[in-house]
Amino acid sequence: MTEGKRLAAEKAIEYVEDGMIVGVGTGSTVAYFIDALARIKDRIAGTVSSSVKSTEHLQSYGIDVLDLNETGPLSIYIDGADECDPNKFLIKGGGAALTREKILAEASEKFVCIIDPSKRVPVLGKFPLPIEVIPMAQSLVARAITKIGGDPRLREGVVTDNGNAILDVHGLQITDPLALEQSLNQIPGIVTVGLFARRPADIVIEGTEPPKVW
Ligand SMILES: O=C(CO)[C@H](O)[C@H](O)COP(=O)(O)O
Repeated sequence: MTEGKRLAAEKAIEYVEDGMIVGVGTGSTVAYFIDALARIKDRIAGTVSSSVKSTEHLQSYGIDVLDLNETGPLSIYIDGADECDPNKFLIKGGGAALTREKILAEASEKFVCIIDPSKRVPVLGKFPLPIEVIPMAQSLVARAITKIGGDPRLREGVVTDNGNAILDVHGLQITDPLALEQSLNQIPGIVTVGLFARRPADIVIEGTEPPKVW
């Protein structure tokens, strides 16, 4: 699994062109990407980061981390996923960085998703769906999710970079990711749903030997 993450991350470097500002996701697969990016740091114009953790990792290599409000749209965003289906729809948020990750995916022309082969699934939902919620709405949101058949569990001891809580929703068979993302987005108190269907990945790199790109 670890080797799969590294292989996917190394391949993603081929998509980074000279002078680009690179959107950078969060997680252990992205950590390999940051290590690889450090080797070509003088060729890029900087990065925009999706989390405090990735920012610290980037800065440890002396890579510039810029403000999205200053950069405008990004050419490329590189991030991992917890699950990826054949439509390149994703579940993300295992690292609790889903809100900023969704913002960067939306801001980017090309979203390259890097996964080890275990993340590829026919139907999303085996991995519990992360949802970032405003703390005072935790119970309200949990009740709404129970009504649609989900089993929401608070991720204990986790506060997101935005000061919010995470509910991990078990037991959903996500046959229509787009519809579920849209309907969950209507519930007051939900900040971000970890379903990336409205804005899926454009390219998936699966860390096989050699890497599969689809
Ligand atoms: O969405 C994420 C963080 O919020 C990550 O991309 C996802 O959890 C995959 O992580 P890893 O690369 O460690 O398996």
